[in-house]
Amino acid sequence: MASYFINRPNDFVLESIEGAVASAPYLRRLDGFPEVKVIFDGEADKSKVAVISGGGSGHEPAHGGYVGRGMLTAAVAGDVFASPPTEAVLAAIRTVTNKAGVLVIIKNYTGDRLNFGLAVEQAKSEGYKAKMLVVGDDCALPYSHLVGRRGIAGTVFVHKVAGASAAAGDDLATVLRKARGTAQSMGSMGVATSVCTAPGSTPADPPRIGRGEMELGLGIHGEPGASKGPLKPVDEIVALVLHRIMSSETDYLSIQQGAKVALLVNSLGSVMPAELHIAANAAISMLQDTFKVEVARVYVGTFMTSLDMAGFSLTVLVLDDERVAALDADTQASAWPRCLGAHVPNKAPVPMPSGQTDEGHMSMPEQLSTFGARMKTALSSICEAVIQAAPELDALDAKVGDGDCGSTLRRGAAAIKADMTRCLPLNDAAGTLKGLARTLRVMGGTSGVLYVISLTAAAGALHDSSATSGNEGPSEQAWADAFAQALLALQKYSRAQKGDRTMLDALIPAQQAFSDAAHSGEGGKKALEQACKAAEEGAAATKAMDANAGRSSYVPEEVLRDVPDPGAQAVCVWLKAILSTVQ
Ligand SMILES: Nc1ncnc2c1ncn2[C@@H]1O[C@H](COP(=O)(O)OP(=O)(O)OP(=O)(O)O)[C@@H](O)[C@H]1O
Repeated sequence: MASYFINRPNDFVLESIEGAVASAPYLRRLDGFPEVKVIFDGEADKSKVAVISGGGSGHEPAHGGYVGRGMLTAAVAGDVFASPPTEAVLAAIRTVTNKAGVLVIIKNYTGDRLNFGLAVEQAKSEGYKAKMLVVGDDCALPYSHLVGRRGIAGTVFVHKVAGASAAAGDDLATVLRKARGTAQSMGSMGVATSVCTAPGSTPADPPRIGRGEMELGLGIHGEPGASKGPLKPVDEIVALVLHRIMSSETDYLSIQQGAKVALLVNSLGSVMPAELHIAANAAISMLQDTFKVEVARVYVGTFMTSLDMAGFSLTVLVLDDERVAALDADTQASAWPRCLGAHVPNKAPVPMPSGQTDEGHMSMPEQLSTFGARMKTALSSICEAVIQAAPELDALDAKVGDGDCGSTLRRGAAAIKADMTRCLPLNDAAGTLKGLARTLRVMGGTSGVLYVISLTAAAGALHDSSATSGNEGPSEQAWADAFAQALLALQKYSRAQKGDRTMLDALIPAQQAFSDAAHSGEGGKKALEQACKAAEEGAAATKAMDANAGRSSYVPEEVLRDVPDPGAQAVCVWLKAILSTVQ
């Protein structure tokens, strides 16, 4: 069965309507469950034309989310993907229709055409002034004169324009004219990587859309799409969809270069906001650069879904001044975005540091000293080792944290590789550490900032010691002192101690071993060997530790058991990489 947060499949629609109505003070529902499922605006202005929409459930926030001043006066819900019965539609019409009349907007599906159509005819015979508008905006399928185009997400634009017109006091004929003009000036198409599953049903096995596949041109009821193929990058998908919508051959959308359009990027259920924004970005560029139209309004979000379908649809609406005003008009409806959707130049320069800072200019030396060459070799070795170890570190972090420790470090390594040939003053030890701290600011994450803090402190310590930029570089003792200062800063800011299951459990014993060997005159290589050994023992010991810091502290003890801390493991990686370069 589909894994949904529900009680019983049969109560899916009713309980969700109850919750929706409870979330806005002006919303009411007709007391007719289970046959009559109608949400209406209990505070609607009775002098205005009423606007009603509806259809099967499973498309939330459509249609109840659009009820409110400035959009729909009522929404009639059927069961999941099933048209509501005529009686329910009629009940809605009788509830909200006054002298000014009612416009009933539906999407083009047989069941809706019949049930809503019959209700409108019945209402007329009861003396109501009623009109019906059928919306068909889907550009995926060739036009059929018998059934017409399917209605999908663009219908929300029609709700908005009709609702704004009614709220402005237009008569029924005018509301219908504006709504019909909108319906005839838009095209939509969807794409998905999964099919939706009705509550209480079992997903098909194998699924209709397999891993790495996509379907183009789906409806909003899980019906198969117009074509299926391998999943492509979103730029290519958007290009396919827009070419279909804007095609001059099919003439779905009558549009000229230079026209103003609104773009709607709609989640079909379970697509992340970030994915929708990537699609929006691609669609805006393509509409402007390829189709030479002005994207004047952009709406990105969840407007009309198909239960949990992992897909999105694009709608392009040709704008005129009347439509822009209607889209911009105020509405109470909870599912219409609060921001205007206006698309304007939107980049601002990153502010530069003001006044006195220590952000001095750094540059590569023209010629490397002995020390500079060793520094370059060591840094290259660290970068390669970290990049190679990143997947393994991510895998460890996935068990005990959020799975990005290796990726975070790899980002740092890539930045160092770039700066090594650009601006690191490699002959100067303190300058290089300071430069590395600056470079690693791009890393982000907890470990990123901790390395920046440590390197800054170490650079300060080396700067204070002599011979930071001599041909041979600092002595082992000076490095040992810098290492100690780095750890003090790290502990001060991270608040972690030895035994808390962090990178410190590798760093503290490593620093101790390095310092002991360096101060007893055993030489740099020996000191590094001792440091590596101590770090590895320290990292291994974290397998048995409870976590008191970082994300692991929220993970149950039994999950942590036998998994080393990824940050501590990473310390071993870069320490060994340095050792491998020391003669
Ligand atoms: N308070 C802390 N003190 C010292 N080290 C820490 C602390 N918190 C986390 N760490 C180290 O950081 C490592 C994880 O690094 P990572 O950059 O992935 O951090 P994160 O907590 O997942 O943060 P983000 O999600 O922001 O990246 C841990 O394995 C641990 O060694």
